[in-house]
Amino acid sequence: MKKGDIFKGTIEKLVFPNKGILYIEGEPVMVKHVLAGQKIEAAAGRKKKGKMEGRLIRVLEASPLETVLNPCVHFGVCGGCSYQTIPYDSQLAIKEAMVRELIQDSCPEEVFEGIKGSPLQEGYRNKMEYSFGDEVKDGPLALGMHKRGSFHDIVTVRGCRIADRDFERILSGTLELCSSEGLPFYKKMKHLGYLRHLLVRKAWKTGEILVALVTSGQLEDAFQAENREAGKEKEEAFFWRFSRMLQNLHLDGKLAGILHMRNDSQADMVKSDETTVLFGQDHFYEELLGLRFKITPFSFFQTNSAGAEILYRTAQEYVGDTKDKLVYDLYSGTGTIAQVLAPVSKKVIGVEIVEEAVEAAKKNAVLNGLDNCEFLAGDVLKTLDVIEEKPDLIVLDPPRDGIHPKALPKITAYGVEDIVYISCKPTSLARDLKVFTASGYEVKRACAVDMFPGTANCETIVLLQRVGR
Ligand SMILES: C[S@@+](CC[C@H](N)C(=O)[O-])C[C@H]1O[C@@H](n2cnc3c(N)ncnc32)[C@H](O)[C@@H]1O
Repeated sequence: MKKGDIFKGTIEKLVFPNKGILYIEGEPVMVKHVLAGQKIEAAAGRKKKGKMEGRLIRVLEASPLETVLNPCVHFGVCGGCSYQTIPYDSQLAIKEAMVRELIQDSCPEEVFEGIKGSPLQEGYRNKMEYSFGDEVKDGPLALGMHKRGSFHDIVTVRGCRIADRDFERILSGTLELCSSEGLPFYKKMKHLGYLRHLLVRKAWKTGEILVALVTSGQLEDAFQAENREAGKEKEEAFFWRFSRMLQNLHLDGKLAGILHMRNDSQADMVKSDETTVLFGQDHFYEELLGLRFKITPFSFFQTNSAGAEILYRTAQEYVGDTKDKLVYDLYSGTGTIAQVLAPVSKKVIGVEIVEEAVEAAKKNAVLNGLDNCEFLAGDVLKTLDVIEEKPDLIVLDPPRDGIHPKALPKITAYGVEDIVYISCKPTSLARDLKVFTASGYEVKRACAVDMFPGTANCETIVLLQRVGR
């Protein structure tokens, strides 16, 4: 088969996170955005790592697993979810099998404890980053998610199943206001335009909501003003209307803060060069496992709060008795795991690269009456060299790429008896586990926790113990 050839076949197996394999003349072909059992038509692409890649043209026949007939209206168009046509039990079975297979070289079959489901299967997301754009070139303003496989096109995700219901009200109100004011969206390739992102976060327990509208600083064009001063005046008036609009929405939750963030960097990510608080404050509070957490706009917090309680309870169980132990919480975010463990530990030291999150973690510890937590800002790779107190136990919760290869030997060199590794990407986990097992550790317990129903992702927790301890 050569590039461009059209072929048909049945997807035999899924590969994490969203590829399927089918066999054409005995040769495996990988195709994105498919499900096991689907009959598809695809076009042959080029070979990657010795495997032929195919581009999905269309699904000819649904998979026998696809028995949900009323998925989200944006399913298949929006790049967010890929499992919505599959009942939840089967979604869990698929994820469990994928994780089990990915880590099987390091995790014996009998040690893997299966998957725990999310308490909420819809409306579970407590954070959304919506992008401004258009659905088709020069179409009306859109606000939502990137279309599947598209760098430019945006689909306005009214009716999104996985976001909290208040998010839709905020999204619709913002889109209507920005459209009626004729504000242009920011075109990343040309670095032109104004509206960039809408960030919405909401606490599951307290109901507090934080909204941030992110724009460029290109005021004159956006507000058709003669000069920057005039543009600034019009911008202020616009943000007054924006803030009023949000305060007049009938939300189930309660607005904790409305922010305007200015971002003039060319990188297509939600960030702020300058933040103005338009209403309330620049943070909100969430409660998990009886503890209270201050969350700032960019600090990491698990996106499924109800699922996070299950994740952290499982971590607690794997960690075991920590009464006389000094615990390292590496990649600590706002210090959630550290604070869950602190009441039953001698001391916990958290290390986190985002300073804003470290500051929030310190405040959270005070808020929760914990005086045996210390939080250090810095890269785990470098910070491990400067911490004087050595750990008795280590908890790891790295970002999707896993642990830096040069940080791994520093972690294993402590020789602690137990390490608990929480991972949001099983392929990175599988890679890192091989290093741990080659360095004298063995997997004693492991399970997956589904924090992302409707999508192909899930968390995995592993308890590693030093061999012959
Ligand atoms: C998956 S989150 C875990 C956060 C926290 N444990 C929790 O459950 O909320 C990963 C965290 O690692 C941080 N991070 C990423 N790279 C890092 C590095 N090289 N050193 C320290 N922290 C890092 C991120 O900012 C993020 O807060």
